[in-house]
Amino acid sequence: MTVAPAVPAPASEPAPATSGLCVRGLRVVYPATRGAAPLTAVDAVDLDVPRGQILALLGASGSGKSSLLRAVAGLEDIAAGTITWDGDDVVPVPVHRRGFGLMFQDGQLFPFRDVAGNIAYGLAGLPRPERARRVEEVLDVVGLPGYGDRAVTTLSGGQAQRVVLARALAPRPRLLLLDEPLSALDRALREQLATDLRTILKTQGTTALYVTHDQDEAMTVADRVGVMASGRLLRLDTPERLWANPGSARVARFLGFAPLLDADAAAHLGWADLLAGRPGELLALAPGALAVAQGDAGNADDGGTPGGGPATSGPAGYELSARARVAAVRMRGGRRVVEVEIAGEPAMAVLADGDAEPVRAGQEITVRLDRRRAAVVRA
Ligand SMILES: Nc1ncnc2c1ncn2[C@@H]1O[C@H](COP(=O)(O)OP(=O)(O)OP(=O)(O)O)[C@@H](O)[C@H]1O
Repeated sequence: MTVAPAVPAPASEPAPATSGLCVRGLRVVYPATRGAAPLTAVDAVDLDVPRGQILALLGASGSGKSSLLRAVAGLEDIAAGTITWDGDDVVPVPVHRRGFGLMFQDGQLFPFRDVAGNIAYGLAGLPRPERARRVEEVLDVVGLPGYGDRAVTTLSGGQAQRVVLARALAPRPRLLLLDEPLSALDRALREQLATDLRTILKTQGTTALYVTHDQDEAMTVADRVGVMASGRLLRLDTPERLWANPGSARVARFLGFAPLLDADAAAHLGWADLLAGRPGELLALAPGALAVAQGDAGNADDGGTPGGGPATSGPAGYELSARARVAAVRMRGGRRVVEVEIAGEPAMAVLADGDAEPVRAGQEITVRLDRRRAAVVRA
């Protein structure tokens, strides 16, 4: 088992896609207002969403995700770049002729129409019987069979967003654009709906661009995730590859890797070989990379030599050990998590199952590292 070196992480697409959505060199600039300079919200972004794929754009508030999505929809003018579908330029095509569906955080159903009336809204061109059949069909797809006659004001938040999804899917858009579609819902509902959304989009073969600031949601829903900051696409890859190789310190920090250790800190812990002296690189520890060594809990200063074979053993996969000081002990998801200080940096270490005696703040303990959850990233 080795830690992969920080390979140049793909932040953009290599060759233009031949099918589906292809965005190249996209820039969105908001004009100067009241003395403020013009603002570049999207800067030189390349991305593809091949047919049938779901791509999520993930980033902090203000990183430019919505501006990018709105530019693809045709709701924002672009300052530079190209947007094509199956190779055809869509930039001159008006919003309603692009064949793209939209779903927003607050779907804004028409309160004076029932569920069926809301869904049928986008199907005006179809004959009445066909429209009714399609409404039934998409209600089935979103898990609300027979809800057509319900007044939308009687729906729960989760049901309402399912109706919004049904309405967006009904005209069979060639691309579905979703902007924070679940963020108005509470956490449990969001998790359930994220899983359902993926199943629905995949079984329908829907091509989708999905904007969210929630990394769990992005990784649950999407085939590939693009991480944005300051208008730029920093990294674009499958969830698995993003976790294995965040590429840069910025992406690693955004994903929750901590700490990021430089060569001196890694050497101090006896983990110098993991960085192999590569200049300008850091060792980034993913959540769950550290575990409290078994037998060490409640038993201070009794084992562990930096980098070597300690007196205690860790759970399978956790091979390398180091000494750490306990800062605090917390409960998370029904398990005890230990906040430690390692090489002067804060980090979290999980307690192995069966460690009955909790450690205490201030204690010196041995932590073990699962090197599969450590990545080398550019500083
Ligand atoms: N209509 C506008 N006019 C001027 N500036 C804007 C406009 N819309 C967005 N911006 C600015 O552009 C930048 C990117 O905003 P955008 O909404 O695209 O980010 P975001 O990542 O989607 O954020 P959020 O998650 O908060 O919606 C921000 O600095 C924002 O203030």
